[in-house]
Amino acid sequence: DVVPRFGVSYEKEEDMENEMANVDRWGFDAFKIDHLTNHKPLTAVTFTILQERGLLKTFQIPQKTLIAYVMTLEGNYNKDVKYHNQIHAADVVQSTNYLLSAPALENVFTDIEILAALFAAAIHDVRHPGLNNQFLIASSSELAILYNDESVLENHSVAVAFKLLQLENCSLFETLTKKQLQQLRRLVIDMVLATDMSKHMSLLADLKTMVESKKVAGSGVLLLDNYNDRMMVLKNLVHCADLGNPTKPLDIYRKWTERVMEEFFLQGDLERQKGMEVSPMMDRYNASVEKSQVGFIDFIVHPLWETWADLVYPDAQELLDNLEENRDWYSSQIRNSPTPTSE
Ligand SMILES: COc1ccc(-c2ccn(C[C@@H](O)CN3CCOCC3)n2)cc1OC1CCCC1
Repeated sequence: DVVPRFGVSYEKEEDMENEMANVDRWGFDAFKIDHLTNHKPLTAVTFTILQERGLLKTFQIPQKTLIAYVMTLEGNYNKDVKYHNQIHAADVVQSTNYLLSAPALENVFTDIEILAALFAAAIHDVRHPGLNNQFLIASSSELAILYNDESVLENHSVAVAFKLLQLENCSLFETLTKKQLQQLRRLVIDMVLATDMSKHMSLLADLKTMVESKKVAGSGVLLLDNYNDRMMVLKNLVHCADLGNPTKPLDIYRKWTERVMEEFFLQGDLERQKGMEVSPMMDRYNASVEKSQVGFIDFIVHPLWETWADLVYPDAQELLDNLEENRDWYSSQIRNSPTPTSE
């Protein structure tokens, strides 16, 4: 039976084709696809990218099994959560795919590693409650008890995603060999757990070490000759995609900022209600959205992306330029303190 071109049904054929034509570009607008597909951007993006990469053929995955699985996965993202929802997941899949396509990484990763990275991106925030690990731990939530306060949400997302594979007609990986599935599962667990911000500094330190000792083949392609190096680059790649908002075109970045602040403020409201200490940047009565973004970029996003850009030089230059321009824009928006200009 024939499946729809992008895996999901949509009204406006032309608009959908125009927007999905950008699926391989950094300016891709996941918000538009969310609107055009009636909140199924993750299915549309994942189906289109796996199809385009020929991964369904390579692993003999039936189209309808992929659609059934990703639709179910997407249904397990919480549409009422403003940031950590199906649109963010679609954005991270699309960004992961773009980063995997860097010329410096051409023919570096195997099909199973690519499939694992895209799958990890698709599942990485599933069932996110719109509350962070610190809150779940501080409130002794069921999840924190279950995962002993260790990467609580990250562990939960992986467990939920692999549980969904057991559902009727959702056995996405049944055509993989036992060995392939073991390898994929190991890769996916490691990549999703590495999206935990508490691992950020050590992950970045490893990436910096790699860049300093970077081995490049004559063709300019990265030489990753052992499993640990390949794993470390893949973890950083998905982590970069997850923290990619500030490197996007400003209008798209600003929409993500709006959503993450809405989600953070709701957590702050809950903390205030419960008599807990209100987390930094989550107090709607004491927040500077612009200052927070400048700090986020200066301390987290820019150090990471600058290192990534070194690794794949010059493939991420435009993204790094966007980031620096966006940082200056937010800095200029900080009330009562103009940016000291270098000129
Ligand atoms: C556009 O702005 C942001 C965009 C993204 C983020 C952000 C924070 C953590 N992450 C990554 C986790 O969500 C990783 N998840 C956790 C749950 O488990 C799975 C993996 N992302 C924060 C942003 O702004 C904050 C508000 C002011 C400064 C910081």
